[in-house]
Amino acid sequence: MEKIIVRGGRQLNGTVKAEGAKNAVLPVIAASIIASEGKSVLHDVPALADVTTINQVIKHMNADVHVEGNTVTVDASRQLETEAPIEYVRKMRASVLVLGPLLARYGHAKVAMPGGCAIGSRPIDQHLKGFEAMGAEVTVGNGYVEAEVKGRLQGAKVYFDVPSVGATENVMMAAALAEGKTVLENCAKEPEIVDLANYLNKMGAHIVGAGTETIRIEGVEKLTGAEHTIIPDRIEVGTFMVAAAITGGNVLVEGAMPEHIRSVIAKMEEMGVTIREEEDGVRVIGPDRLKATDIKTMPHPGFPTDMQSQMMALMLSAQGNSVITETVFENRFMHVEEFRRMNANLKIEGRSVIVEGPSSLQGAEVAATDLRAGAALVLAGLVSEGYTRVTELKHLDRGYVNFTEKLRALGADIERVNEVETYQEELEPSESLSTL
Ligand SMILES: CC(=O)N[C@H]1[C@@H](OP(=O)(O)OP(=O)(O)OC[C@H]2O[C@@H](n3ccc(=O)[nH]c3=O)[C@H](O)[C@@H]2O)O[C@H](CO)[C@@H](O)[C@@H]1O
Ligand SMILES: C=C(OP(=O)(O)O)C(=O)O
Repeated sequence: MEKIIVRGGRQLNGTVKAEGAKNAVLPVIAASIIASEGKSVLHDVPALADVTTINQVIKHMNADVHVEGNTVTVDASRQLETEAPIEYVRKMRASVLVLGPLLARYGHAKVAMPGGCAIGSRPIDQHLKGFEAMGAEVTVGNGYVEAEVKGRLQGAKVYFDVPSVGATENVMMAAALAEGKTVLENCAKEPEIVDLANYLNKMGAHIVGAGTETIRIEGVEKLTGAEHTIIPDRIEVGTFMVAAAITGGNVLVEGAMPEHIRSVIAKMEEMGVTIREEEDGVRVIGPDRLKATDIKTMPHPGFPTDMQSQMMALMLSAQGNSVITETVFENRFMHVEEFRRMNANLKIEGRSVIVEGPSSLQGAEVAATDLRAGAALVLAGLVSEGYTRVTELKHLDRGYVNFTEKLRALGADIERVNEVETYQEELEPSESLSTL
């Protein structure tokens, strides 16, 4: 079984470079199939498992995809299939983002219905509500969602009940090729939505207002491939910021865009971390003693849920009690049980966790319950006594490129190994591993 083994006690120093953002590149690659002419050339594409999955999805549909280093070229000008089967959607929920582009271009799309996952039930009703408002007929059955429209989608006014990132992206892509004007209200405002709108506009779309709660789209008849560079990954950036802060180190996260992570910067500063915005990134200098603070996850520009578990690791090293309230996903505290195995003092109270700091963390065998939890357990391992072994790395690989190597280059005592199970482990599987 593959594991990351980390031994605590090293301070991290040096420079680490941010990759392109997972949550920007997935919708951009999904959007690339909307182009009926020309190629898209995408730069700074991170070599993630999720990128391989979305590439497989569009290849399965007959798009031509070439990967060379961090550049991906997509030619979707051939006739495409309009179905994405369960094997891809099961691996990665973001596969549903092909619905909007296919429906707009072909008037038909069929995608396996994504189920819930480790962090919550994650419905797609707001995506479907948007397509229906534009004239599509949507049916859900036999594990699939199918959307169809006779002729073109029609521009419409859509009010999202919740500011969903995926729904805003899916409906915005569909509206780009609809007939007439679409106004989307109560949109999500994440930087990745702005990146997607910029790419679509380069393809010939007319979208204004992305990054605010109202997006206006004037539909066009055709979109063509375009060249685009993916924005840096603000969650990977935040993860390395915590790595520097938790070890009392001094790390420059190169390529970080501070305007994308204001809430993370503000909270870390409250905890006593020094953060300097430099020309080529963000420098993080950890204090001798971290102070406790409280966070509440919210849609952007609020504190990102994707940084919640990493902040929990940081708070475990702070002086005093901190409170984390999760408002975005109803079940994103699976990592609490794993942290407890490392001697962390954590109490769940409804949608909040009380983090009692400082906990004297001890190395243990723990399992990544989702991709951010995997990173957070490694972060806790950086300051734990002895060895921490993190398993279930398939989650981590969805969202982090060379995580172990990058931490080691900063001075961490860490390696990734394929460890043969011992007889003892086979006889007595740990509680967390046996329940996965
Ligand atoms: C690939 C990608 O970009 N993933 C990100 C995206 O996921 P994703 O786009 O799936 O997340 P959403 O913004 O849609 O979800 C936010 C909330 O809205 C709810 N909801 C969503 C859609 C819907 O139709 N109905 C509904 O009720 C969800 O259950 C959740 O409670 O945003 C999340 C919230 O910032 C991040 O954690 C994910 O990393
Ligand atoms: C929850 C996440 O991603 P996804 O929506 O792709 O599962 C994440 O990136 O933390």
